[in-house]
Amino acid sequence: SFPEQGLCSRRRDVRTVTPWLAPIVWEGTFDPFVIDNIYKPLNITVATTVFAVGKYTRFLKAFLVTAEKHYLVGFRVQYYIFTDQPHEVPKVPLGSGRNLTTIQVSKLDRWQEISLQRMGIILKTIEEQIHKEAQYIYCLDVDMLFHSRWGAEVFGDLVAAIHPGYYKVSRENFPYERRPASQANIPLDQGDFYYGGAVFGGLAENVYRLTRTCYRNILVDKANNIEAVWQEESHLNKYFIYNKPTTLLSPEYLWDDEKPQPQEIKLIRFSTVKKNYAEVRDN
Ligand SMILES: CC(=O)N[C@H]1[C@@H](OP(=O)(O)OP(=O)(O)OC[C@H]2O[C@@H](n3ccc(=O)[nH]c3=O)[C@H](O)[C@@H]2O)O[C@H](CO)[C@H](O)[C@@H]1O
Ligand SMILES: [Mn+2]
Repeated sequence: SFPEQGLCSRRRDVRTVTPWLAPIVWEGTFDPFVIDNIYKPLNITVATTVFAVGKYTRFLKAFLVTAEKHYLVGFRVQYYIFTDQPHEVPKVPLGSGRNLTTIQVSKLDRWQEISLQRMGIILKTIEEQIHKEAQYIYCLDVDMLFHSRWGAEVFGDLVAAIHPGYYKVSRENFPYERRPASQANIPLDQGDFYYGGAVFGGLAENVYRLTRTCYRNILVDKANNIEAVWQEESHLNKYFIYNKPTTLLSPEYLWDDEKPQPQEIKLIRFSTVKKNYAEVRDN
């Protein structure tokens, strides 16, 4: 049965479409049953990359336990856990059609390097295996918990999440990389949104192109001895200026527990756990 169209609550308190007509997904803008009925029959497999290097292995258990409750429930999900300590990957019971692969990566000294190298490793893994087994891929931070539905409404060709700290901020105040010497630089009069590095995804072939471009630019920066102000997040934001995301996730999909919950955030779906940076990072 189709829901009462006229009664569907439309959000007037937030922007729900971009200037290039991509939806911005907020609670109240979609019907979960309608969306599920579109995607469930398609037999989609979703690759999900998660890095847990050094002390960040401690976040894996709660991440996976809550993902099994809320993350693309009812879909085939293939988790890829990248870690320097495979024995620290917890054995969390997974729903049917859901699997986990652990891939060993080396430990880098600086957290900035760990964060940056994700682009190169995701690129290689899409090339070597993900393209054969999954149509969609989502790349997520590990220091996060799912709190409510993170469902098929996130499917899109190229998907970005609006950073919870900047959705009410005007573009000249976005923390984009501004130094012309970096490949990630964005002039003051450009940019649409400030996207978070903790969530991006879409069709595997699109994320392949995204990681290839970002990784190349990261290598150019490295050769020029410059590191973008927010590492791969800066390069991601640059990419999305020229390759507009086709679906934007509202900050419901990338929240931060340090923030009070404002009126327009009807539910928090995925949120950064409070962490002691000095304790979990080596530098
Ligand atoms: C909400 C959001 O958009 N967060 C972004 C932000 O800060 P964050 O403070 O969220 O960065 P972070 O410390 O969570 O690091 C990003 C991710 O890298 C991995 N990791 C990092 C360090 C480490 O020692 N071991 C390890 O495994 C882990 O998966 C972690 O979730 O800026 C980072 C880059 O500067 C990334 O763009 C993050 O995605
Ligand atoms: Mn994080």
